[in-house]
Amino acid sequence: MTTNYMVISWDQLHKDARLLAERVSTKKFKGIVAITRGGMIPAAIIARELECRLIETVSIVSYDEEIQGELKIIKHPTVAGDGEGFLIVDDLVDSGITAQAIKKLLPKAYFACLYAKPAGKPSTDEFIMEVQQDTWILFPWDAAPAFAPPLVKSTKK
Ligand SMILES: O=P(O)(O)OC[C@H]1O[C@H](OP(=O)(O)OP(=O)(O)O)[C@H](O)[C@@H]1O
Repeated sequence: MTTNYMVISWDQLHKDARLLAERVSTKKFKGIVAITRGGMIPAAIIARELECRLIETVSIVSYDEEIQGELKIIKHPTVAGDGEGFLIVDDLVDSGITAQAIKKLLPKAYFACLYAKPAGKPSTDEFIMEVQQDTWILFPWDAAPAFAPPLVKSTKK
């Protein structure tokens, strides 16, 4: 069960995506495959840093979110062929199921993401930060600032 939140700000996300770009910059990529939707913003930042203009996407959905592993590819990354010379980018690997499914499609690609949980870590080639399995990562696009009442007013006696 998820118990902790890790809040990621836009600044932090930008910094981490730039760091990931730096890490992979020793390799030459002809293109990037962004995993929708979470991989799209990191992919845009990395593409800018690497001056890469060929961007492909792969769209994968879970039809029943209760059943892990029930995945369906609804848009294939056809431009990337078998993945040779391509960098796959996602925001997060959690169970690693998404990463494994994409790597089956693009076996020769290099897989990079910002954050990795222990179960998904072996499915990556590069990531920036490890996050505990029971931590929920709150990305800036999923959050909005809200008023928080003073502690003494919010605590019921
Ligand atoms: O390692 P896994 O357990 O497979 O989970 C990781 C995937 O889950 C998230 O996508 P999500 O399904 O939330 O879709 P979204 O990016 O379109 O919101 C994330 O962006 C990864 O693609």
